[in-house]
Amino acid sequence: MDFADLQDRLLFAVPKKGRLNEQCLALLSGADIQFHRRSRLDIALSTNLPLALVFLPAADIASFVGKGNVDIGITGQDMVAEGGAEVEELLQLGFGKCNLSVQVPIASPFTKASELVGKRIATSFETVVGRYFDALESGLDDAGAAASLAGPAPALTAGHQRKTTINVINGSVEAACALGLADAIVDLVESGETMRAAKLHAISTVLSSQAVLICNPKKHTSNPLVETLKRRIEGVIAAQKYVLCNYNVARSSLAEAVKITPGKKAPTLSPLEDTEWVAVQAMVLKSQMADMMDRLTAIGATDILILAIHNCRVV
Ligand SMILES: Nc1ncnc2c1ncn2[C@@H]1O[C@H](COP(=O)(O)OP(=O)(O)OP(=O)(O)O)[C@@H](O)[C@H]1O
Ligand SMILES: O=P(O)(O)OC[C@H]1O[C@H](OP(=O)(O)OP(=O)(O)O)[C@H](O)[C@@H]1O
Ligand SMILES: [Mg+2]
Repeated sequence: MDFADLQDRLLFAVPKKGRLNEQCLALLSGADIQFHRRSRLDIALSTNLPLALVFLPAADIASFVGKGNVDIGITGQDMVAEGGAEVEELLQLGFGKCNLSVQVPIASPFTKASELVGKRIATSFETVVGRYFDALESGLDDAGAAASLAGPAPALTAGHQRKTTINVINGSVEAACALGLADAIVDLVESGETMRAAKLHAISTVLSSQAVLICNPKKHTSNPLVETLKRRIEGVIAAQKYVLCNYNVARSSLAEAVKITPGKKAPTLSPLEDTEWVAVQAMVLKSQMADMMDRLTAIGATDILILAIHNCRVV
């Protein structure tokens, strides 16, 4: 493969390994983005769409998209914040959910991040944590410092010398306090297992993150394939979230049934041979499926069927 093969193709970056890789590949498959990746190659041409997949470390994707080296990509919101690149967030993908948290040894006296000003912090998130502690040093409380990260990086007050020491570590950050390298760490927490195993506890949340589809702002308007991909991926995500519910209910209970399964716009009703009864079909959230079936049963609905949705386009 050479440069000419990539001409006229949209470049789509996906994490080459790690936490987000598997779910990204499942999304690509669900969106019918077909490709053949040759062994050891980090670029794969799609065989059915004018795009090329570029497999990159999750940490590099936001800055590559921001600079325009690739056009769109999937990475974590934490990486977007850390990369500091100007990218457009097209879609939240609902996986890779975690918090970037300030953690201290369970036995330590600290209860708020603001008490750590002037202390030593270990993290892999140099930029975000630097901005967070600058905000704390400017007098904001923990929540205010976290909220300040949502906006653009403020110009530092002239002469501001950060009092807090930020030690940048690229892995096993959770060991830093036990090793005497830091008074606190700022690292990702999902289940909390890593934190608890290291005898740490979280005292503040710097930011919450999930995987996102991001785009170079110029490419969104200039290439219609971006919008197509966004819709396809949106459809795959919605299909994972919803199921299709079918049941029969007496017409006398229909109003109650419709309250239980209102559907996206409205449920579809089909007449039955027995005119006292009607068949109902509606999309429902998978997470509410069991409760909804209990409630339908309680009002006398019968033949309740739940069907998986493989793909969909809904608004
Ligand atoms: N425990 C977790 N639970 C959920 N999402 C996570 C978790 N850890 C990381 N992530 C998300 O996945 C992204 C990539 O993390 P990942 O661990 O794959 O990369 P990395 O730490 O840079 O590399 P590696 O762990 O392979 O050295 C993170 O930026 C974050 O958005
Ligand atoms: O709350 P938990 O469910 O335990 O998840 C949090 C851990 O997950 C990530 O580590 P990862 O496994 O990616 O290893 P890494 O430290 O090498 O990045 C993160 O850096 C935390 O250490
Ligand atoms: Mg990791």
